[in-house]
Amino acid sequence: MLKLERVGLELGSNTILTDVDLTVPPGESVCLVGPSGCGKTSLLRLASGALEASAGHVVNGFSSTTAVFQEPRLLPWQRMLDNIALGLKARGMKRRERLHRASQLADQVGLGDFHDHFPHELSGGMQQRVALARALAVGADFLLLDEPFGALDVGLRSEAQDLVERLVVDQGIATLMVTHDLTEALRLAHRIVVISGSPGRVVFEQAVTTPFAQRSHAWLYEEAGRLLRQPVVSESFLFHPDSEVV
Ligand SMILES: Nc1ncnc2c1ncn2[C@@H]1O[C@H](COP(=O)(O)OP(=O)(O)OP(=O)(O)O)[C@@H](O)[C@H]1O
Repeated sequence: MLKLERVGLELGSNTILTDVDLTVPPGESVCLVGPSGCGKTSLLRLASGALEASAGHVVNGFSSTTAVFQEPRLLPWQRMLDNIALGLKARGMKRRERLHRASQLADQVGLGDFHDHFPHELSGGMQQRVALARALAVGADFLLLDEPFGALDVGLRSEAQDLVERLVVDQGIATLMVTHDLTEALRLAHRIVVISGSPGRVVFEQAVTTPFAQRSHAWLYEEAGRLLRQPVVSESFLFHPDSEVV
């Protein structure tokens, strides 16, 4: 479980976050939404341990936390399978064993036919799936996702969302994901948390109880509209030029 209690963050002379309470239990998918600059990425960095809280407590009790970013950050000179196996190499696993594990994961993310491709020979969506497989290779039970599909076009984005849904639903991997897209959050979250203000704080939180299989496009847009009728949510999105919903 990840637990943030009354967390504040100061960077230089800026107060970025204040009084943030947030919990991600095992197996739960939490989506963070909110306007640009409100501190969502900083919150992920607190969760990963890359930043230290200036106030309050951050306790990450997951056994293995890994992060996937908007750009897949693959090594361009390594083939697909070696990119997936990167973390296993760092852990000292023998080449044959790690390539075997990487090929299982490549199958799992639908890239079984692309073992020897270099990143530039893969589409953006495929590269993002390699990044997810690389995160899974190290046995992560907690994934931090920072707008992982922001750079993908609609079709690839939907494919990548399917994959995350499978990781959450079938494998019970807990996720904390930043997205600007309320419909994406509604599709993938057990709980949506809206961060807003300067310094950023949690202004709204809602469980999403509809089963994943029943979250149709019509449902997503209806729910997004319903959420946006809450003033605190619409205010958070009004200032965001990239929002696909407003
Ligand atoms: N190292 C730093 N020193 C000082 N201020 C910083 C530092 N890193 C980030 N900030 C500031 O912290 C604030 C929050 O940044 P952060 O990237 O966490 O926001 P965000 O909500 O993820 O934004 P976006 O949605 O645009 O990615 C911003 O105003 C940013 O300028």
